[in-house]
Amino acid sequence: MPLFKATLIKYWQSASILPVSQLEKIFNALIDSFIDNKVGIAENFLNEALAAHLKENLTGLFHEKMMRSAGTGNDTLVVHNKLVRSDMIYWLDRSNNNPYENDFFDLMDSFVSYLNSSCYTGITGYEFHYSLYEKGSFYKKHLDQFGNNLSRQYSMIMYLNSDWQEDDGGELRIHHPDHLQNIAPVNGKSVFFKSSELEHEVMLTNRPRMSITGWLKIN
Ligand SMILES: O=C(O)CCC(=O)C(=O)O
Ligand SMILES: [Fe+2]
Repeated sequence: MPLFKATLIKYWQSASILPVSQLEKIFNALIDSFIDNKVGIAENFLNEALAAHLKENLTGLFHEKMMRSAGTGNDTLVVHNKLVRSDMIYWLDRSNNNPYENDFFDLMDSFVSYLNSSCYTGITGYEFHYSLYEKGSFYKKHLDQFGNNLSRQYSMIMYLNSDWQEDDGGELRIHHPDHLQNIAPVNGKSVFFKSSELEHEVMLTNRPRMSITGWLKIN
């Protein structure tokens, strides 16, 4: 059995959520829209149950004061600059032994296997953090790949916000060479783009805005 099928089935069994063909459909939606538009979008990449549990994790971390204000730059040069970004983050890790976080990682393992086998992307790792943008927060225009660290290949964001309204703001704004694209941070939606290519920003949000943000990497 090809590796990606095996991991797809593992996710299906562990999360008891979607049959393999459904999962492939969602992965294909993300990859096909990425190929067509440079920005992949898949609605319901996270199913409602998983999104709700991850959101519960995030709000729990916030109330336990575990979330830290995010920096800009890489590990050796972290500049905490509230004028650039004002979100708070917490890194996901299998060693946290959280069942829903592990379901999320199983899903990402399936996606990476599928991406590597269908697009020869050669991804060897990833990193993801929870993000909370409190009311009034934003992240100014930036690129996700740092000058001295080329390991981040693809940026990927999953949103955890039910009932997002236009007035809530907080869109992800992608700066294409010839136009702007605004994407609402709607529950379960995933966005996927090349980290070195597309500048983007998070517009000021009028209500708490939650997500999981990460990068698929090569070493
Ligand atoms: O949350 C988003 O929509 C984008 C976040 C982002 O650009 C980042 O964390 O680098
Ligand atoms: Fe970014």
